[in-house]
Amino acid sequence: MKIIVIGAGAWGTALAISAARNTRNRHDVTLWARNAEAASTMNAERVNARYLPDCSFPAGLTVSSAPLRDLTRLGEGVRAVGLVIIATPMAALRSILQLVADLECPVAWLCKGFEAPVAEGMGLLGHEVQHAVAPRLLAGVLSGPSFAQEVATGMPTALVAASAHESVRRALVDAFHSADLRVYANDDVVGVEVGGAVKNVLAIATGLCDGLNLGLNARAALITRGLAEITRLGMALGAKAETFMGLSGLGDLVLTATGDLSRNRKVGLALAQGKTLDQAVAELGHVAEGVYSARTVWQRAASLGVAMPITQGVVDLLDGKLQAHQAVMALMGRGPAAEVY
Ligand SMILES: NC(=O)C1=CN([C@@H]2O[C@H](COP(=O)(O)OP(=O)(O)OC[C@H]3O[C@@H](n4cnc5c(N)ncnc54)[C@H](O)[C@@H]3O)[C@@H](O)[C@H]2O)C=CC1
Ligand SMILES: O=C(CO)COP(=O)(O)O
Repeated sequence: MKIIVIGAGAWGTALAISAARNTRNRHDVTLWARNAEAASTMNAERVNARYLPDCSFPAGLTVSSAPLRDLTRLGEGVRAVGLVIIATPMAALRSILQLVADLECPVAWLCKGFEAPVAEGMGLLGHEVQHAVAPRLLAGVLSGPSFAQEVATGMPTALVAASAHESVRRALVDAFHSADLRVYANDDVVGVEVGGAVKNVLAIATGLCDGLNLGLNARAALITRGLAEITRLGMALGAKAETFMGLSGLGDLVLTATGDLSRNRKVGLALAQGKTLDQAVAELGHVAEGVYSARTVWQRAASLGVAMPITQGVVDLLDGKLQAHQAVMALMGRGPAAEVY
């Protein structure tokens, strides 16, 4: 299959490497970088030195920086292109979807977040953005617990490919299912997207909790009640409850909340050390989607009458309305409640 991966950050590069290395199905992979100099350096050095310095490129992976408008031209040869992957941060999803809106091959994104609100509206999930700007696309999303570094080095990983279209789920499985990467199919796009977006906010909370040395009990409580928040919001948006017991729910929440490779968790740890949000984000050098999605998650929950007290605490902290210890007191100071989802 010919696969085009748009966005040469950590995750796009890792999946491009993984697909090009796949011995179950042979692929011809183009990794698209917007910076021409970076693309030519990567091609020459056969490594993405900025984002994945220890993972050399296999044969079958080429880096391109052809002008973005050429993507539509690639679309004319649609029979040759089997799958397009959008591997940018959520903030760029809309503009890339507009460019690929006429493609006939499956298009899937990897972004985990809500788009920042436009004007007076509320921020959207990826599939909502796609419905607005590229409604005819055969679209899907690839998600699940997966640190880029581990996938790039071939460590065992399981992902979920979600789409309403069977052909998109199959293309994603054909592209990425391999000896070290299992790809499960799921038709609950809403659930998979909510799980991937909200776990980032909760990983900021657990990073903060661990940075403040609040203990393992507190971390387990945050993860469990965080999963309840994800499930409540997801179901209010039309997801299936069982999706949240799966890879993009429980799986990704546990990974991101506890794994020190998580950028969102690192933001929480940095805030616990007394750093400002700007300092924490600047030190990362990568996107931490929870920082940009937290307010929208809370707004959407509020508009649906869904209680999300942990998310609310993270928002108040990011907005500078509460100090870390005040956010903890606000959570622990609430009255008794039944254990419901
Ligand atoms: N890194 C990881 O382990 C995983 C990341 N993700 C998600 O994947 C998305 C991307 O994350 P990373 O690759 O880790 O981010 P990153 O911060 O490592 O890289 C982002 C890349 O996107 C590029 N980019 C930004 N705007 C662009 C545009 N308009 N056109 C083309 N390229 C653009 C940047 O130049 C950069 O190369 C995020 O939504 C993240 O939550 C999902 C699973 C795992
Ligand atoms: O989505 C991820 C793991 O599944 C990566 O999480 P971070 O963006 O917090 O690093």
